[in-house]
Amino acid sequence: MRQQCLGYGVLVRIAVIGCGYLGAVHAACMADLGHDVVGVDLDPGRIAALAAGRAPFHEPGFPELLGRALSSGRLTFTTDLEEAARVRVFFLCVGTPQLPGSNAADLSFVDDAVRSVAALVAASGRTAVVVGKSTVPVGTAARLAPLVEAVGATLIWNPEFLREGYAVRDTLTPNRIVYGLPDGEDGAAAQEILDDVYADQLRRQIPRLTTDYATAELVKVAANSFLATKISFINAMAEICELTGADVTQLAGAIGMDDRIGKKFLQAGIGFGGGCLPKDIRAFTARAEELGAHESVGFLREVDKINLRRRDRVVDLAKQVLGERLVGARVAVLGAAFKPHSDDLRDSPAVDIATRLQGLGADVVVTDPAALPLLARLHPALSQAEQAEDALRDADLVVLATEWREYVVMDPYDAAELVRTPVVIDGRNVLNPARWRRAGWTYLGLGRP
Ligand SMILES: NC(=O)c1ccc[n+]([C@@H]2O[C@H](COP(=O)([O-])OP(=O)(O)OC[C@H]3O[C@@H](n4cnc5c(N)ncnc54)[C@H](O)[C@@H]3O)[C@@H](O)[C@H]2O)c1
Ligand SMILES: O=c1ccn([C@@H]2O[C@H](COP(=O)(O)OP(=O)(O)O[C@H]3O[C@H](CO)[C@@H](O)[C@H](O)[C@H]3O)[C@@H](O)[C@H]2O)c(=O)[nH]1
Repeated sequence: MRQQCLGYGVLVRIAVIGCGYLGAVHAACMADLGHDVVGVDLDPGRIAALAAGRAPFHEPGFPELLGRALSSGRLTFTTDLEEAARVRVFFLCVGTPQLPGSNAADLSFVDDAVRSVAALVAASGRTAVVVGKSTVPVGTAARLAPLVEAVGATLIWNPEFLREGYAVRDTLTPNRIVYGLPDGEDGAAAQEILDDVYADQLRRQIPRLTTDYATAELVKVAANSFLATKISFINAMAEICELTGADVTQLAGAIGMDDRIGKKFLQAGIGFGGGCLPKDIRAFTARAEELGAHESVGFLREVDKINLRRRDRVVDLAKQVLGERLVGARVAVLGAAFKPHSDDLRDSPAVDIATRLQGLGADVVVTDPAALPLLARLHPALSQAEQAEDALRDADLVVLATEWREYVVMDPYDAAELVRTPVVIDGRNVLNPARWRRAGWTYLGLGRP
């Protein structure tokens, strides 16, 4: 029985398995679109927070959306998968982190989730669609499909492209929706149900592409590989600029004016981090090597190396400017999150640089408008300051590591009065060098004079 949902489409009962970053946002957005959603996670602390309307991470717009969805009664959270026994669509949003000591993805969470959902569907005797959203190596869906089909359900792979910091907007209004489907009638029937879930987006003409499993899985990792490559390309140009006195920001602006290249993702600096690009390019490399395509992904190994070299560059610059004074020097690191509008510290270049400078004997103090609570939990050895002014006070070196707006618009004259020595490494190339120099600073950018 298809029930109308908020004036458009059809109400679908949904379970979101894994309420981390992706799952929590997806669950709240789907409830906001009018579906009945139960979010399931193994972590009782996370479920308690979400059920109480507390966002477990910093994401603009998410707390309001969560509150609205909870008070509508269409969104609930549980640690008990049994509570999802009556749902029609299971979204798998569990993590696929990098395996320790390897480049490959750890698929144990996906495998466990599929097995648990299949057991639940078998016990309920109802039909269901299982929709994988996690980022997985190509071939995963084909491997898991028989487990799902054995209980009369159908597997679709529907990769997610949201960016942290814009997660709500990207979920509600994505650039495109991709379904990796099995052949035949089961695939077609499952597609109709997923179209009901995304009725709002489809009504707004957001492109929906249907492919086979392998293509859908590859679209996701290819997109992230391309983005990472673009960043490492411009960072490689920054390395050349450093040897020649050229300015990578002007170079990026000039090449970006060519529509075929485009302006986005050409911001040179300390490179990419986060819970996605680094681990996704490594997992793709590992999978391609498994498939015998070692040479096809050779460039991705370089992309990774270039990216990590930019962090080394900041550490080297700090050594150059401070010399023997590095030991005991006070270094203010502005920003901890891997990017602004997020408190995510996964593979954060800022945290990596701060930790390495501390390891060299510097007295490092980190500030960030959103990530300090998480920083205290995950990196308790790093000193922190609530306010940028406190971090800057008596600093011998300032490293701008995350381009939060408050750091970008900081007044260099005011900042100069706080520090002991006015030296700044602009790790994101976002400050105006001439202005900072006029205010008495030694300004060091990445790839620009
Ligand atoms: N974070 C993003 O911006 C983003 C965007 C697109 C795609 N992805 C992909 O989505 C997936 C999830 O990413 P994330 O950042 O949300 O990860 P995460 O680590 O923040 O969250 C994963 C959650 O799954 C839970 N979990 C694990 N096994 C479970 C199980 N069997 N049942 C219920 N819950 C379980 C964990 O407790 C955790 O809360 C990854 O594959 C990632 O690559 C993430
Ligand atoms: O020109 C640029 C653009 C980005 N970055 C850095 O690259 C990283 C990743 O940025 P971004 O891609 O905006 O963030 P994510 O939220 O990690 O999103 C990426 O990873 C997600 C998870 O797979 C995908 O869904 C998104 O489409 C993809 O953009 C951050 O550290 C940025 O500072 C740069 O250094 N230079």
